[in-house]
Amino acid sequence: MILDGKAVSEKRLEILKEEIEESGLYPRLATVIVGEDPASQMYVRMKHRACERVGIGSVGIELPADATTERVLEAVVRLNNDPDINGILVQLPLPDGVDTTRVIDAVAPEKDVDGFHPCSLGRLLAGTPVFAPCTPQGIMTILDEYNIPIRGRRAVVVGRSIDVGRPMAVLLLNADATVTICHSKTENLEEEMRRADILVSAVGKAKFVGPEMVKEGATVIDVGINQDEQGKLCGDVDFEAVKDRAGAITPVPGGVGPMTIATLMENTFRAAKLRTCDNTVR
Ligand SMILES: Nc1nc2c(c(=O)[nH]1)N[C@@H](CN(C=O)c1ccc(C(=O)N[C@@H](CCC(=O)O)C(=O)O)cc1)CN2
Repeated sequence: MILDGKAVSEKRLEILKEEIEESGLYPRLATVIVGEDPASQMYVRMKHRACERVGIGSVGIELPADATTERVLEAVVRLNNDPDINGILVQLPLPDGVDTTRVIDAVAPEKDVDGFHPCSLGRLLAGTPVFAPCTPQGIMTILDEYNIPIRGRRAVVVGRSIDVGRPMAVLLLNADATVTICHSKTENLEEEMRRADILVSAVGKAKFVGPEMVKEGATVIDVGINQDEQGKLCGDVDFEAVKDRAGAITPVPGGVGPMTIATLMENTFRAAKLRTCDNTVR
Protein backbone atom coordinates (compact mmCIF):
# COMPACT_ATOMS: atom_id res chain seq x y z
CA MET A 1 0.00 0.00 0.00
CA ILE A 2 1.26 3.46 -0.88
CA LEU A 3 0.84 5.98 1.96
CA ASP A 4 -0.23 9.03 -0.01
CA GLY A 5 1.00 12.00 2.03
CA LYS A 6 -0.14 14.43 -0.62
CA ALA A 7 -3.74 13.19 -0.38
CA VAL A 8 -3.69 13.17 3.43
CA SER A 9 -2.27 16.70 3.51
CA GLU A 10 -4.97 17.93 1.09
CA LYS A 11 -7.65 16.42 3.33
CA ARG A 12 -6.13 17.92 6.49
CA LEU A 13 -5.78 21.36 4.91
CA GLU A 14 -9.44 21.34 3.85
CA ILE A 15 -10.53 20.40 7.38
CA LEU A 16 -8.25 23.07 8.84
CA LYS A 17 -9.63 25.72 6.50
CA GLU A 18 -13.15 25.02 7.78
CA GLU A 19 -12.00 25.03 11.41
CA ILE A 20 -10.26 28.37 10.98
CA GLU A 21 -13.31 29.84 9.27
CA GLU A 22 -15.59 28.64 12.08
CA SER A 23 -13.23 29.93 14.78
CA GLY A 24 -13.44 33.52 13.60
CA LEU A 25 -9.69 33.78 14.22
CA TYR A 26 -7.14 35.09 11.77
CA PRO A 27 -3.90 33.29 12.69
CA ARG A 28 -0.65 34.78 11.37
CA LEU A 29 2.64 33.09 10.57
CA ALA A 30 5.98 34.83 10.07
CA THR A 31 8.73 33.09 8.13
CA VAL A 32 12.39 34.06 8.36
CA ILE A 33 14.74 33.02 5.59
CA VAL A 34 18.45 33.84 5.53
CA GLY A 35 20.25 33.65 2.19
CA GLU A 36 19.13 32.47 -1.20
CA ASP A 37 19.22 28.69 -1.13
CA PRO A 38 16.73 27.77 -3.91
CA ALA A 39 15.28 24.75 -2.05
CA SER A 40 14.68 26.80 1.11
CA GLN A 41 13.10 29.57 -0.97
CA MET A 42 10.79 27.01 -2.57
CA TYR A 43 9.75 25.55 0.83
CA VAL A 44 9.03 29.01 2.20
CA ARG A 45 6.93 29.84 -0.89
CA MET A 46 5.01 26.58 -0.39
CA LYS A 47 4.35 27.56 3.24
CA HIS A 48 3.01 30.98 2.27
CA ARG A 49 0.76 29.39 -0.38
CA ALA A 50 -0.59 26.91 2.20
CA CYS A 51 -1.28 29.82 4.58
CA GLU A 52 -3.27 31.61 1.92
CA ARG A 53 -5.24 28.49 1.15
CA VAL A 54 -6.40 27.84 4.73
CA GLY A 55 -6.94 31.42 5.86
CA ILE A 56 -3.73 32.10 7.75
CA GLY A 57 -2.05 35.46 7.22
CA SER A 58 1.67 35.33 6.52
CA VAL A 59 4.61 37.68 6.41
CA GLY A 60 8.06 36.83 5.12
CA ILE A 61 11.31 38.26 6.48
CA GLU A 62 14.24 37.85 4.08
CA LEU A 63 17.79 38.44 5.29
CA PRO A 64 20.98 38.32 3.23
CA ALA A 65 23.27 35.28 3.31
CA ASP A 66 25.92 37.29 5.17
CA ALA A 67 23.54 38.36 7.96
CA THR A 68 25.12 37.95 11.41
CA THR A 69 23.58 35.90 14.21
CA GLU A 70 22.77 39.19 15.97
CA ARG A 71 20.87 40.44 12.92
CA VAL A 72 18.79 37.24 12.76
CA LEU A 73 18.15 37.37 16.52
CA GLU A 74 16.97 40.96 16.16
CA ALA A 75 14.38 39.86 13.57
CA VAL A 76 13.19 36.99 15.77
CA VAL A 77 12.87 39.21 18.86
CA ARG A 78 10.86 41.74 16.86
CA LEU A 79 8.47 38.97 15.80
CA ASN A 80 8.29 37.65 19.39
CA ASN A 81 7.12 41.10 20.47
CA ASP A 82 4.65 41.57 17.62
CA PRO A 83 1.16 40.84 19.01
CA ASP A 84 -0.16 40.27 15.47
CA ILE A 85 2.13 37.26 14.91
CA ASN A 86 1.10 33.84 16.29
CA GLY A 87 3.76 31.61 14.80
CA ILE A 88 7.43 32.08 13.86
CA LEU A 89 9.28 29.78 11.50
CA VAL A 90 13.00 30.15 10.83
CA GLN A 91 13.73 28.21 7.66
CA LEU A 92 16.61 25.73 8.07
CA PRO A 93 19.40 25.24 7.32
CA LEU A 94 20.80 28.66 8.22
CA PRO A 95 24.06 29.76 6.57
CA ASP A 96 27.26 28.54 8.27
CA GLY A 97 27.97 31.93 9.85
CA VAL A 98 24.71 31.95 11.83
CA ASP A 99 24.42 30.17 15.19
CA THR A 100 21.35 28.00 14.64
CA THR A 101 20.97 26.98 18.29
CA ARG A 102 20.92 30.60 19.51
CA VAL A 103 18.35 31.52 16.87
CA ILE A 104 16.03 28.59 17.66
CA ASP A 105 16.35 29.24 21.39
CA ALA A 106 15.34 32.87 20.83
CA VAL A 107 11.91 32.01 19.38
CA ALA A 108 9.19 32.60 21.97
CA PRO A 109 7.94 29.10 23.01
CA GLU A 110 4.31 30.15 22.53
CA LYS A 111 5.11 31.02 18.88
CA ASP A 112 7.36 28.01 18.22
CA VAL A 113 5.20 26.39 15.52
CA ASP A 114 8.22 24.48 14.17
CA GLY A 115 8.53 22.74 17.55
CA PHE A 116 12.33 23.01 17.67
CA HIS A 117 12.66 25.15 20.83
CA PRO A 118 14.01 23.21 23.85
CA CYS A 119 10.75 24.04 25.63
CA SER A 120 8.71 22.34 22.88
CA LEU A 121 11.06 19.36 22.74
CA GLY A 122 11.03 19.07 26.55
CA ARG A 123 7.24 19.05 26.60
CA LEU A 124 7.24 16.37 23.92
CA LEU A 125 9.63 14.28 26.02
CA ALA A 126 7.42 14.82 29.08
CA GLY A 127 4.48 13.46 27.10
CA THR A 128 2.63 16.80 27.16
CA PRO A 129 3.46 18.25 23.74
CA VAL A 130 2.18 21.63 22.59
CA PHE A 131 4.07 21.98 19.29
CA ALA A 132 5.73 18.82 17.98
CA PRO A 133 8.18 19.25 15.07
CA CYS A 134 6.20 19.24 11.83
CA THR A 135 7.84 16.37 9.92
CA PRO A 136 7.57 13.72 12.66
CA GLN A 137 4.10 14.93 13.71
CA GLY A 138 3.04 14.75 10.05
CA ILE A 139 4.28 11.16 9.93
CA MET A 140 2.15 10.31 12.98
CA THR A 141 -0.84 11.79 11.13
CA ILE A 142 -0.19 9.59 8.07
CA LEU A 143 0.10 6.48 10.27
CA ASP A 144 -3.16 7.43 11.96
CA GLU A 145 -5.00 8.15 8.70
CA TYR A 146 -4.06 4.73 7.34
CA ASN A 147 -4.79 2.97 10.65
CA ILE A 148 -1.26 1.60 10.91
CA PRO A 149 -1.01 -0.03 14.34
CA ILE A 150 1.69 1.47 16.60
CA ARG A 151 1.00 0.22 20.12
CA GLY A 152 3.37 -2.62 20.99
CA ARG A 153 4.96 -2.57 17.52
CA ARG A 154 8.70 -2.43 17.07
CA ALA A 155 9.68 0.93 15.53
CA VAL A 156 13.19 1.67 14.29
CA VAL A 157 14.17 5.28 13.53
CA VAL A 158 17.36 5.67 11.53
CA GLY A 159 18.79 9.14 12.22
CA ARG A 160 19.06 11.10 15.46
CA SER A 161 18.64 14.73 14.39
CA ILE A 162 16.87 17.20 16.65
CA ASP A 163 14.31 18.10 13.97
CA VAL A 164 13.33 14.58 12.83
CA GLY A 165 14.99 11.48 14.33
CA ARG A 166 14.76 12.25 18.05
CA PRO A 167 11.24 13.74 18.12
CA MET A 168 10.06 10.94 15.82
CA ALA A 169 11.30 8.36 18.30
CA VAL A 170 9.58 10.16 21.19
CA LEU A 171 6.28 10.48 19.31
CA LEU A 172 6.34 6.75 18.53
CA LEU A 173 7.24 5.99 22.16
CA ASN A 174 4.39 8.21 23.37
CA ALA A 175 2.13 6.13 21.11
CA ASP A 176 3.34 2.96 22.90
CA ALA A 177 5.73 1.60 20.27
CA THR A 178 8.94 -0.16 21.31
CA VAL A 179 11.48 2.19 19.82
CA THR A 180 15.09 1.86 18.71
CA ILE A 181 17.11 4.83 17.40
CA CYS A 182 19.91 3.92 15.01
CA HIS A 183 22.68 6.23 13.80
CA SER A 184 26.07 6.29 12.15
CA LYS A 185 27.75 4.41 15.02
CA THR A 186 25.10 1.69 15.34
CA GLU A 187 26.52 -1.80 15.07
CA ASN A 188 24.65 -4.34 12.94
CA LEU A 189 22.49 -1.59 11.45
CA GLU A 190 20.85 -3.83 8.86
CA GLU A 191 19.91 -6.36 11.50
CA GLU A 192 18.29 -3.64 13.63
CA MET A 193 16.40 -2.28 10.63
CA ARG A 194 15.16 -5.74 9.62
CA ARG A 195 13.48 -6.09 13.02
CA ALA A 196 11.26 -3.05 12.44
CA ASP A 197 7.50 -3.23 12.05
CA ILE A 198 7.70 0.51 11.41
CA LEU A 199 10.93 1.71 9.81
CA VAL A 200 11.58 5.46 9.58
CA SER A 201 14.59 6.52 7.56
CA ALA A 202 15.93 10.05 8.13
CA VAL A 203 19.46 9.52 6.93
CA GLY A 204 19.81 11.85 3.94
CA LYS A 205 21.41 9.31 1.57
CA ALA A 206 19.79 8.57 -1.77
CA LYS A 207 18.41 5.01 -2.02
CA PHE A 208 20.17 4.03 1.22
CA VAL A 209 17.42 1.58 2.26
CA GLY A 210 17.25 -1.56 0.12
CA PRO A 211 14.90 -4.57 0.40
CA GLU A 212 17.45 -6.54 2.43
CA MET A 213 17.00 -4.02 5.28
CA VAL A 214 13.21 -4.30 5.41
CA LYS A 215 11.11 -6.92 7.14
CA GLU A 216 8.39 -8.39 4.92
CA GLY A 217 5.18 -6.41 5.47
CA ALA A 218 6.83 -3.55 7.41
CA THR A 219 5.63 0.04 7.20
CA VAL A 220 8.42 2.11 5.64
CA ILE A 221 8.51 5.89 6.13
CA ASP A 222 10.94 7.81 3.96
CA VAL A 223 12.01 11.23 5.29
CA GLY A 224 14.88 11.67 2.82
CA ILE A 225 15.11 14.67 0.49
CA ASN A 226 17.94 13.70 -1.87
CA GLN A 227 18.85 13.78 -5.53
CA ASP A 228 19.57 10.67 -7.59
CA GLU A 229 22.31 10.37 -10.25
CA GLN A 230 20.06 12.25 -12.72
CA GLY A 231 19.52 15.07 -10.25
CA LYS A 232 15.92 13.95 -9.67
CA LEU A 233 14.34 14.24 -6.21
CA CYS A 234 14.44 10.92 -4.35
CA GLY A 235 14.22 9.66 -0.79
CA ASP A 236 16.42 7.49 1.42
CA VAL A 237 14.55 4.39 0.28
CA ASP A 238 15.04 2.58 -3.00
CA PHE A 239 11.29 2.80 -3.59
CA GLU A 240 11.01 0.47 -6.61
CA ALA A 241 13.08 -2.23 -4.93
CA VAL A 242 11.33 -1.99 -1.53
CA LYS A 243 7.68 -1.30 -2.40
CA ASP A 244 6.64 -4.92 -2.92
CA ARG A 245 8.34 -6.11 0.25
CA ALA A 246 6.87 -3.35 2.45
CA GLY A 247 3.30 -3.62 3.70
CA ALA A 248 2.99 0.16 3.40
CA ILE A 249 5.41 2.79 2.16
CA THR A 250 5.60 6.57 1.68
CA PRO A 251 6.86 7.78 -1.72
CA VAL A 252 9.17 10.75 -2.37
CA PRO A 253 7.81 13.09 -3.59
CA GLY A 254 4.24 12.93 -2.31
CA GLY A 255 4.84 11.32 1.08
CA VAL A 256 6.21 12.99 4.16
CA GLY A 257 7.02 16.40 2.59
CA PRO A 258 3.46 17.65 2.10
CA MET A 259 2.59 16.55 5.65
CA THR A 260 5.34 18.81 7.02
CA ILE A 261 3.56 21.83 5.60
CA ALA A 262 0.05 20.71 6.60
CA THR A 263 1.30 20.19 10.17
CA LEU A 264 2.88 23.64 10.23
CA MET A 265 -0.53 25.10 9.36
CA GLU A 266 -2.15 23.07 12.16
CA ASN A 267 0.48 24.22 14.65
CA THR A 268 -0.04 27.85 13.63
CA PHE A 269 -3.78 27.58 14.20
CA ARG A 270 -3.07 25.96 17.58
CA ALA A 271 -0.78 28.88 18.49
CA ALA A 272 -3.56 31.34 17.65
CA LYS A 273 -6.11 29.39 19.69
CA LEU A 274 -3.77 29.13 22.69
CA ARG A 275 -3.30 32.87 22.68
CA THR A 276 -7.03 33.49 22.56
CA CYS A 277 -7.45 31.21 25.58
CA ASP A 278 -4.57 33.00 27.30
CA ASN A 279 -3.09 29.55 27.76
CA THR A 280 0.65 29.81 28.14
CA VAL A 281 3.02 27.06 26.97
CA ARG A 282 5.84 28.00 29.30
N1 LIG B 1 12.28 25.50 9.80
C1 LIG B 1 12.23 24.35 9.11
N2 LIG B 1 13.17 24.10 8.18
C2 LIG B 1 13.10 22.92 7.50
C3 LIG B 1 12.05 21.99 7.73
C4 LIG B 1 11.10 22.29 8.73
O1 LIG B 1 10.16 21.50 9.04
N3 LIG B 1 11.22 23.49 9.39
N4 LIG B 1 11.92 20.85 6.93
C5 LIG B 1 12.74 20.71 5.75
C6 LIG B 1 12.21 21.35 4.49
N5 LIG B 1 10.75 21.49 4.37
C7 LIG B 1 10.17 22.49 5.06
O2 LIG B 1 10.74 23.43 5.50
C8 LIG B 1 10.01 20.77 3.40
C9 LIG B 1 10.59 19.83 2.59
C10 LIG B 1 9.86 19.18 1.57
C11 LIG B 1 8.53 19.49 1.39
C12 LIG B 1 7.72 18.89 0.30
O3 LIG B 1 6.52 18.99 0.31
N6 LIG B 1 8.35 18.29 -0.71
C13 LIG B 1 7.66 17.74 -1.84
C14 LIG B 1 8.51 17.85 -3.06
C15 LIG B 1 8.81 19.26 -3.43
C16 LIG B 1 9.75 19.31 -4.65
O4 LIG B 1 9.24 19.28 -5.74
O5 LIG B 1 10.97 19.37 -4.42
C17 LIG B 1 7.33 16.27 -1.59
O6 LIG B 1 8.07 15.60 -0.85
O7 LIG B 1 6.35 15.81 -2.17
C18 LIG B 1 7.94 20.42 2.21
C19 LIG B 1 8.68 21.06 3.19
C20 LIG B 1 14.11 21.33 5.98
N7 LIG B 1 14.02 22.64 6.54
